[in-house]
Amino acid sequence: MLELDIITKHFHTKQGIVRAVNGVSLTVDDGRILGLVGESGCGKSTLSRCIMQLIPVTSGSIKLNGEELTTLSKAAIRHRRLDFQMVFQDPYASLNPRMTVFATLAEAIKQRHPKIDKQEATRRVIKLLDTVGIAARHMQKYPHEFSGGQRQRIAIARALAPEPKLIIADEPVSALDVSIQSQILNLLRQLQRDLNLSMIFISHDLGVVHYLADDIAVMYGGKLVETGTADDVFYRPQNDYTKKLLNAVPKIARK
Ligand SMILES: Nc1ncnc2c1ncn2[C@@H]1O[C@H](COP(=O)(O)OP(=O)(O)OP(=O)(O)O)[C@@H](O)[C@H]1O
Repeated sequence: MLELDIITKHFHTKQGIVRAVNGVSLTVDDGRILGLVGESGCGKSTLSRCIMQLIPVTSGSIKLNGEELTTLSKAAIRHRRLDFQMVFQDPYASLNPRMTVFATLAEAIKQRHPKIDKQEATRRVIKLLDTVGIAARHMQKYPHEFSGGQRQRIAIARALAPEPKLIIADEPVSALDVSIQSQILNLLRQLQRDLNLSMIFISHDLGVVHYLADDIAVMYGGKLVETGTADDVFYRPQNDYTKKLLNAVPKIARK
């Protein structure tokens, strides 16, 4: 379980202090998907970079299964980072264009199991590809030989390979065709059920977030303005900003 307690992240710039994240507290329980929603610049990426231990928090506490992460040594942080994996909007961000799918996934598996032999690595690569719906016969291909949706499936397999405790998916479907979007959302939902995965799903689109998430946190100006179950936030929003976001959701998605 991930617990954030009053996280702040301030950047000191020539123009003054930017309070990118300003007192955010939230919990992601095991096997649940938290949708983090808000418009560009509200602090979603900064918050996820803090959770990933890519940048230090200014203040606050981040605990994974009760262990405080903000005070770990650099060496410990490197190891802990395996517990958090990201899926990005553009799969090229996580896929090396010069590496085959097999090499990409085997390398990610080795991060967790450095001594694994080739036979066992191959077995695990085939299993990962099966999990995300890619045929094993494609494993010697390169990322450019796949469609956008297939690439995102491979990026999801790449994120699963080090056996993370939590996946942060940052706008993972917003660059895909609408027809492909629902396939990837259904895959994420299925993985969450089959693997009991915990996930933070970041999006500016409250409709997409409601489709996938168990709980929703709405962020505005570095703060959380509303949190609750997906249905409560979607059908019974309390905050004016959430209501404004909802007005941007096509009526058809709201039933
Ligand atoms: N390294 C940095 N130095 C200074 N300011 C920063 C830095 N990183 C982010 N910010 C500022 O912090 C605020 C939050 O940015 P952030 O990228 O977290 O928002 P976001 O909600 O993820 O936006 P987007 O959806 O466009 O990625 C913005 O005002 C941004 O300009």
